[in-house]
Amino acid sequence: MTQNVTLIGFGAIGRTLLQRSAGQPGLRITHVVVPEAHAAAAQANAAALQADIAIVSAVPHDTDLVVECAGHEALTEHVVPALLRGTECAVLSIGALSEPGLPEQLADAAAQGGTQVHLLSGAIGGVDAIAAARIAGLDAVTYTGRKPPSGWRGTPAEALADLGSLTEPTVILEDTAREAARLYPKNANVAATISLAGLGLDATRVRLIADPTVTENIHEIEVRGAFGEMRITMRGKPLPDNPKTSALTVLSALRFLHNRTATVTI
Ligand SMILES: NC(=O)C1=CN([C@@H]2O[C@H](COP(=O)(O)OP(=O)(O)OC[C@H]3O[C@@H](n4cnc5c(N)ncnc54)[C@H](OP(=O)(O)O)[C@@H]3O)[C@@H](O)[C@H]2O)C=CC1
Ligand SMILES: O=C([O-])CC(=O)C(=O)O
Repeated sequence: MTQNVTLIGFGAIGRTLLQRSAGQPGLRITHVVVPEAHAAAAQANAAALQADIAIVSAVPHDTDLVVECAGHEALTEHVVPALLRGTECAVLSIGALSEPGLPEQLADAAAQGGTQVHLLSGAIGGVDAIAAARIAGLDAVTYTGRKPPSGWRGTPAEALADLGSLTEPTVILEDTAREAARLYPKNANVAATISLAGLGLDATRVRLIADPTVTENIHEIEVRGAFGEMRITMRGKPLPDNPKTSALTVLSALRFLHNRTATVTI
């Protein structure tokens, strides 16, 4: 039976996900949740993509699965109520879990609804290895996020550096994953993901760098523990519509959707 999927958010990720999931067997994106003020623009975008979807302001009660790709606020506004009703949800705005109490609220809502909330791996790889390694104990997890100056526009980095005239890599934050996710909600979701898989938001060290010498979003992860050591560098190409967001983020959601109906999952 075909599963009906609702997207929350119709920005760079939502639009690309809608396009790339077309024709996927067993699944159909039927609804997209946008703020009321965006409804007309979203209708126009859907028409331009020739997509047969309904633009709505809340998750419909009869949807089978929700994929959030909107922003931190969407978790309290839409994901928690959907979970409470028993609708399974997958989330990309994982930095939202840096808000004290929200992880517990999500877990309680999923338990009450008898369902699950999935934290997607998004722009990075290695989340599976970190979460597995944690079982035997971790000693240190560090994350460095490096993006071109355009990826830091509209963030507190603008008050720290003249992004338009940077000539060398400039550290804009050196702190915990919790602080990174709070200050950079559109740039530090992977910092939150790594920390939630590993040592937690307060014990994971994060460095964020505006780097005029790079064109990709570069994520470096280092993990040490009883299992051994792990080092990963991701050089993610940004989505054309949003330099903050790596294209792999969309692919991680597609993988999740594919695994929902595949007979062999990987
Ligand atoms: N886990 C990961 O690796 C990554 C996670 N992300 C997360 O995904 C989010 C979306 O990324 P992207 O598509 O590139 O961003 P965009 O800014 O291109 O699109 C997000 C869209 O969602 C809208 N929106 C904001 N709040 C809500 C809400 N409560 N309900 C419905 N729609 C809402 C935004 O509206 P408006 O413009 O008015 O705010 C915007 O149109 C990011 O904000 C980030 O939280 C992104 C990259 C990587
Ligand atoms: O897409 C990326 O490269 C990472 C990102 O924005 C985030 O962590 O929020």
